[in-house]
Amino acid sequence: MKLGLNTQEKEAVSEKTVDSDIEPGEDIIVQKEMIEQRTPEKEFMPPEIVQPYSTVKKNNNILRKGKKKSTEKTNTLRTLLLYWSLQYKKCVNMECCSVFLLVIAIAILIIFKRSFSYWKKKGVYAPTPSFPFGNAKNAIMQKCCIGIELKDVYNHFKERSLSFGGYYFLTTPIFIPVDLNVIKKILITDFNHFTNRSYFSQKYDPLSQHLFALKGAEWKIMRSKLTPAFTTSKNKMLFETVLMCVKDLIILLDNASEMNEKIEIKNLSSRLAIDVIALCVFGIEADSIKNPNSKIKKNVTEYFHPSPRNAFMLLLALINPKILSFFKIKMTSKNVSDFFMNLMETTVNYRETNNLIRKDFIHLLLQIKNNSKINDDAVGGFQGTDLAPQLTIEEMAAQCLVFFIGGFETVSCTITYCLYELAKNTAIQKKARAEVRKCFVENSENDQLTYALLQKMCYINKVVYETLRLYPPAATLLRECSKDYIIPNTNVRIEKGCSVLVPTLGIHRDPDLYPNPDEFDPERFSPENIKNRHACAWIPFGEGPRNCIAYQFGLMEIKIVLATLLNRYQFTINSETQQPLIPSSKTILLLPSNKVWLNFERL
Ligand code: HEM
Repeated sequence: MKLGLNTQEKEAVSEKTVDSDIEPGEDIIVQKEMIEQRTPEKEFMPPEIVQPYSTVKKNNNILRKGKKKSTEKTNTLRTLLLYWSLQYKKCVNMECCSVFLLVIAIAILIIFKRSFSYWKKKGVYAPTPSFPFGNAKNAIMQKCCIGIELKDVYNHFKERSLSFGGYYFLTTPIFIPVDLNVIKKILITDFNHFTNRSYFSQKYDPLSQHLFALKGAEWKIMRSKLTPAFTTSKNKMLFETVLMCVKDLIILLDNASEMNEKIEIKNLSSRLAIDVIALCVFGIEADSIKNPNSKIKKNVTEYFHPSPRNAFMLLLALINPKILSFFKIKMTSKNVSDFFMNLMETTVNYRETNNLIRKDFIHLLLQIKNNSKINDDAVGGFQGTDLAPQLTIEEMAAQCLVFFIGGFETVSCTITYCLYELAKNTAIQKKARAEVRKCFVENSENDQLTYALLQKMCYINKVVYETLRLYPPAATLLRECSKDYIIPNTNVRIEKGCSVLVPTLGIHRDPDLYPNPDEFDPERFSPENIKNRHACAWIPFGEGPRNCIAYQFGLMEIKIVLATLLNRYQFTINSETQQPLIPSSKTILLLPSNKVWLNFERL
């Protein structure tokens, strides 16, 4: 059916159309100019807006498809009336909308203004926040890693001779202690006020229910169940397992040295860390040193190298997890979650069916699950009593995931920075090698590294401690106030629920604690120097009852790699490494953003 064509057609058609019904599927053509000429409100939206049914624009005409049998009189006047009424309604709606948006904007401004006065009302100094990021613009916009950001805040407070100060992450107020005595109170002495971390943990996301995130009594129970898995004797048990992974590393480096090839150590050490954790936790050979694209590496990397959106989620999970819980957002993607759950189910079923005993964490978790006694010297069985299981499969999977979270990038980034600093400071490298070789000569019959031998390498210890001072992978510690707390000798009350961030990197680079703080000097960790420093002046593994549960295991792993490499190779910085190393602004941990190329020469 056509409307408004040429005059003759129009007359012919109008007679026919005025009283006729529109058949389903019949095309209606309305000439655009015709409506525009007759429309007084030309300045309004173009007439195509009149769309009672689906409308298709073709050349200069509007095609409308009749969808149902209509008795509507489709004359031009009605079309114009309809057009006018729609525009009017739209106008009114727009006005309403504008008022509504204005009210919302004013409400948001009031909320932000009130939130940003939180610290002032408490008499606590805070740097001036800006809308909408608070003080965390650089961290949220991923211009700077949160650890570096807080180091600047630490310096800012110290310049003002403050013991602590306030900070805003968006509208969330955060308490930042600077004085080491206040930090000691929070982490150790008054720990019962700061038992939790303000980290995301929700029942609807079972893999988020891990030791790092659990709160209150749930954390306490889980920590006491897992502690027996991290004793010195368990470390001894895992020593050989770590050594097995290092053997693959040696094969690769021997080849590179022979071929005069440079090695990107950041990538290589993360592959090593994955192999170690996979073997020590799940008892599976990830083989990512041999195969950089192994399945387990893919899943772990997916968890740790998220998109900018996911990196922001991780920041929220750390600092403002309530937002994630409110929108019921899961921290673990479905792929990663399915992968870990399947891995756990298959491993547990296989071991229980075949009564398989292995020297790894899953074995210890199976013992805990089945109420079997954890023997301190040997691995022991896991067929326990008839009591109810102490751990569900989901809980076991969550704990294994946190061993990956805790033990992957922390270890690999410490190895990277340590080898980089040794390559840069050749005298220190020489001294470290001399100690390793001396220990081998004096104590080992077959050039084999043993647990006892490792304990004798004191200088290596100092080198690792200094690396962790200069580059603490977790550059910030997290706590949440679990019951109101008054800072001693002040009137300042930290309220229940308030987040606390301890600026580890700021402390570690404080010239009052470490003169020439940017210099790599292992002698800072001589027994005398340690004795003269505050207990909280070195906290790369945290401090107090909620410190890193696996710090001895982490240290052992790093020292095994270091002693092995020092004994076998001399390493230098390849000219392709861009110096100085810049920490990545896209991650929560203090990871180098540059590639770190080293040359390894076989000795
Ligand atoms: C260089 C190596 C490592 C560093 C620097 C490191 C650092 C840390 C830090 C700073 C914390 C928080 C402590 C606090 O808030 O006071 C932590 C907690 C934790 N780490 Fe480590 N870590 C390392 C290796 C490992 C390894 C190898 C594992 C597991 C196999 C692990 C598992 C954990 C767990 C489960 C927690 C949570 C403890 C709890 O909340 O009770 N870490 N780690």
